[in-house]
Formats: sequence, C-alpha cells, structure tokens
Amino acid sequence: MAKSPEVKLAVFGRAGVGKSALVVRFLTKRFIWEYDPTLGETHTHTHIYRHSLTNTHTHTYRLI
Ligand SMILES: Nc1nc2c(ncn2[C@@H]2O[C@H](COP(=O)(O)OP(=O)(O)OP(=O)(O)O)[C@@H](O)[C@H]2O)c(=O)[nH]1
Repeated sequence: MAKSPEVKLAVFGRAGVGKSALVVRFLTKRFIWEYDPTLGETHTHTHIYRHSLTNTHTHTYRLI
C-alpha cells in the first residue's frame, strides 16, 4: 500500500487567541478550557477518510 501523504499545517496568531484550542478541537473533538501557553508543541493526528466500503484515504496531519 502506498504511504499516506503527510500534511503539515502551521497555525499563526497572537498569544491566547485560541490556536491550541482550535487545533485540539479539530483533532480530538475535545475543547480545552484551561490556558497553558504553548512552547514549540506539535500535534500529530492520522485521519482515515472512508468514502465507501472499499475506498479509504489516510492522511496524517502534523500541526506546528
Ligand atoms: N470563550 C472562548 N474561549 C476560547 C475560545 N478559544 C479558545 N478559548 C480559550 O482561550 C484560552 C487560550 O486558548 P489557547 O488555545 O491556549 O490559545 P493559544 O493561541 O494557543 O495561546 P498561545 O499558546 O499562548 O499562543 C483558553 O483558556 C481557551 O479555553 C473560544 O472560541 N471561545
């Protein structure tokens, strides 16, 4: 099977505007209420899209 493509996304914005909250919500459907300033953290998530019973695509997202 072919190696799935890795998609790299960089999220920019001022401190405390909600970048981590948005990313974690997108990846895990969980919302983080506590504010913990991010220092060089990355999030990696592999998502499998199932278009039909026989047609699936796997994408790995690395958010920086
Ligand atoms: N009410 C509300 N609070 C939010 C929203 N998005 C984020 N927050 C809160 O804002 C605070 C900061 O969110 P973060 O996601 O940590 O912000 P950040 O931009 O990653 O901050 P840095 O790591 O300092 O750059 C957290 O307490 C979140 O819960 C939103 O859409 N609505």
